[in-house]
Amino acid sequence: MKTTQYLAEIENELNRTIELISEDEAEKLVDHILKSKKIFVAGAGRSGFMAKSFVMRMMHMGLDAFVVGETVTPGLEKDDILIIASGSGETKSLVSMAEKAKGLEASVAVVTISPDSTIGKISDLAIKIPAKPKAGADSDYKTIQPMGSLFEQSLLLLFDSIILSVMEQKELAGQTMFGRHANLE
Ligand SMILES: O=C([C@H](O)CO)[C@H](O)[C@H](O)COP(=O)(O)O
Repeated sequence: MKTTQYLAEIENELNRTIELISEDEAEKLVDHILKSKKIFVAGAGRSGFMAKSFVMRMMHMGLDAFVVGETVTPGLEKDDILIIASGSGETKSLVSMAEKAKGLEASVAVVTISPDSTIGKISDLAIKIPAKPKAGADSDYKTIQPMGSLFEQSLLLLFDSIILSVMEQKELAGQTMFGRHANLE
């Protein structure tokens, strides 16, 4: 298969996956973001890269958003939300983080393939991305891509659509956001 044919197949997979994401779940996450004082996002590996992209755009919108684990990230408090990006919902460091956040009485949301996972059960809100798990050979969701790639790509697109919804509610324009972009690049 040619590389551009792979590209077209990835696009098909993304279309099939994204149309199964619940509008209700996505809107609940938008509402939680708007009402939270600070927003913390965590993820491991490639899911963590998508989490960082999401936090960057929230920073551009002027929200108090942080990547968990960075040296300059402050402490989580009661009126804050921790958003975890985890396909499996079982990544050990993220399970501990979710438990700690619940202990601090913060809200916990997870974007995951498995709302029935350990993190899914701890969370106040789970947004399901129906995709093949990174370690599963068999799945109801077919993909030609390795491991959790389909989940991780869908995660980035879901996060970018959440950004658009928050921009709309806050009546923010892209140009205003660019004013907050790093200028020491
Ligand atoms: O980096 C990852 C891997 O390449 C899977 O495609 C995962 O994002 C990482 O292992 C974290 O896993 P999840 O918490 O299950 O997303």
